[in-house]
Amino acid sequence: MDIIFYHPTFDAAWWLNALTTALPGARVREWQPGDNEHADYALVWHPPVEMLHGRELKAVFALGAGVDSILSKLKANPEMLPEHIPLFRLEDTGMGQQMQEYAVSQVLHWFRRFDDYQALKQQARWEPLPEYQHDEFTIGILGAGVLGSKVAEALRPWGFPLRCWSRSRKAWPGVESFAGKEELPAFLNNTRVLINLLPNTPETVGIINQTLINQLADNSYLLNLARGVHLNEEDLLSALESGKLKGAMLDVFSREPLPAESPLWAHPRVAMTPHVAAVTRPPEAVDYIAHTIGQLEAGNAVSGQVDRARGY
Ligand SMILES: NC(=O)C1=CN([C@@H]2O[C@H](COP(=O)(O)OP(=O)(O)OC[C@H]3O[C@@H](n4cnc5c(N)ncnc54)[C@H](OP(=O)(O)O)[C@@H]3O)[C@@H](O)[C@H]2O)C=CC1
Ligand SMILES: O=C(O)C(=O)CO
Repeated sequence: MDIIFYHPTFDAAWWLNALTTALPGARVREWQPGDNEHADYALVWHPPVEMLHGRELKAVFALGAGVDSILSKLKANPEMLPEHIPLFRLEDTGMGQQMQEYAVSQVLHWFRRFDDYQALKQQARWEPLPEYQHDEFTIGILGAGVLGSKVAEALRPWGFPLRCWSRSRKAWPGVESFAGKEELPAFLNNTRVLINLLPNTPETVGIINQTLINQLADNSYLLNLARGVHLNEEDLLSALESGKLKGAMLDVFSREPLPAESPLWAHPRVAMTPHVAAVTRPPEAVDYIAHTIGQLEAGNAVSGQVDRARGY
């Protein structure tokens, strides 16, 4: 079996070695421009079109959870990956725990008013504030997939009312499920903390805009862990200005790296991280890919295949 690997920043030597160990007998090579030799599987992140173009692969694995960048490249170059070649993505492989850590720590930060206390500290003010109550801190998770479900699971023990929004209905203990566009207003009504874990698709681009934010509870909070294009950054700034939103924590941005002139950098009620909410954990990713290839070779059904028509 021949496997080609391409990632713009990962340590290819480590991956080649780990994959060879996990798949004894496989010949794994780093793809280089001009390499048109046979391959059965391709492992990629932001691949050049010429790497995949014209190959009769058994499958392609995206080395991340989101496949928006590869799907948008495919839209412009459909011949890069014909429909009959399945595209897989990483399901969890350690990202679920990272999202749990991020979401729980930020929700508790807001709930315990550490943002307010930090502002008071800057004015050298010693001032105990009224406590927030759990029942006024409804948490709404946009996107109830692999990562949204992990985040809901980690928040459950803390006693906040929890709800999620997805295309299909979920039956999770302790989480109210809202499904489809028609139930979005009910999901937003009274949501105090909005956590975004949607994929980037034509239906979800720009979804967090003024209309959506206006339906949240007053003094609400936004945690964007998914993609920058989901959020209209101008509308976010207006909502912070009007007081509708009390704070935002952003991991992803419409342009990355965030340009130096962005007003988000200096905004006192915007916290941010540079797209690190959940990164690919190589050992877990190799285990998942090796297991999936083994199942495919044996003709068994596997999960993680991207539905290209759906866009995720
Ligand atoms: N910031 C970071 O570091 C990282 C960000 N991400 C981002 O997180 C995203 C989510 O990942 P993951 O949980 O694995 O993805 P999944 O595909 O498992 O879950 C996507 C969820 O979104 C729902 N959804 C999709 N489209 C719509 C729609 N139009 N209306 C309502 N719900 C919709 C799906 O509904 P249904 O269940 O009905 O299908 C599903 O519940 C990734 O696409 C990626 O962009 C991922 C990793 C790291
Ligand atoms: O896996 C993804 O989709 C990511 O955004 C990784 O940071």
